[in-house]
Amino acid sequence: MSYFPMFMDMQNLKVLVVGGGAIATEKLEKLVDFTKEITVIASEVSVEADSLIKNHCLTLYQRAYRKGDIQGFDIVIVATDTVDLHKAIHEESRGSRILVNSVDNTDYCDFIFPSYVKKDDLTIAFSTGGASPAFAKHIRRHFEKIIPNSVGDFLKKMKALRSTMPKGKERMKYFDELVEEYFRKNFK
Ligand SMILES: C[C@@]1(CC(=O)O)C2=NC(=C\c3[nH]c(c(CCC(=O)O)c3CC(=O)O)Cc3[nH]c(c(CC(=O)O)c3CCC(=O)O)/C=C3\N/C(=C\2)[C@@H](CCC(=O)O)[C@]3(C)CC(=O)O)/[C@H]1CCC(=O)O
Ligand SMILES: NC(=O)c1ccc[n+]([C@@H]2O[C@H](COP(=O)([O-])OP(=O)(O)OC[C@H]3O[C@@H](n4cnc5c(N)ncnc54)[C@H](O)[C@@H]3O)[C@@H](O)[C@H]2O)c1
Repeated sequence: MSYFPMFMDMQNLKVLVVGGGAIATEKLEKLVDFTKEITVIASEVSVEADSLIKNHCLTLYQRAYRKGDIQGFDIVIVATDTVDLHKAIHEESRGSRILVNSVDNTDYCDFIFPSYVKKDDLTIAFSTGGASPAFAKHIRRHFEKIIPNSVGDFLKKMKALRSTMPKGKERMKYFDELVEEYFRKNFK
């Protein structure tokens, strides 16, 4: 089965990132926009990972992963170069509600990271289900170029209208017309 695309409120979720190298840094760069409840356990921490950890006041344990470390976390991202650890942590998490992402092997993933464009309230996420992360990156770049900068202001306006106008068929029709007009003017 394929992955269900879901937008999740992560603010109160506790996230553990195992590993402090290049890929852990890429994952951390994204995660810090969605929750500050992030702990990193890594034998070695790169300069880039270390500055992210410091700048965002994340918790760091500089040591190797120990069995049991995943307890108390909601989400665990395994981003190490120790291949066996990905399988071991995934197995350890079974029977719990902890969701695991392994950057090394989709067999050990409950969820995978999408590539995404985020402009204010608009988020467009892309995934190939692991078939080609490079493709996900390039289609993200393509969309980044075609999304107008005005989209944030337009969505703000729509949000305000939604909170002031009474719900119903008339409102639905009006909103559809406004969005259609926005598309006519801003997309080719
Ligand atoms: C989208 C993105 C988001 C992010 O990382 O946040 C992301 N990978 C990105 C880039 C990227 N990753 C890789 C390359 C090299 C080219 C290539 O292999 O295609 C490039 C391109 C580059 O860096 O230029 C190598 C790679 N990736 C994975 C493996 C292991 C494996 O395949 O088993 C290997 C082999 C490692 C090796 O060979 O040693 C696995 C995963 N990578 C995923 C996400 C998940 C599936 C996403 C999907 O397809 O839907 C998944 C399954 C798990 C996960 O990471 O959650 C981010 C783009 C961000 C952006 O720029 O927008
Ligand atoms: N998902 C992706 O997008 C993607 C892209 C490229 C590579 N990868 C894969 O990601 C993995 C990591 O790559 P990298 O470039 O970040 O490697 P790296 O060498 O830069 O970093 C590895 C990190 O894991 C830590 N580590 C290793 N064993 C540990 C343990 N037992 N406990 C705690 N920390 C431990 C190291 O100290 C280091 O911080 C590779 O296996 C690679 O195949 C994934």
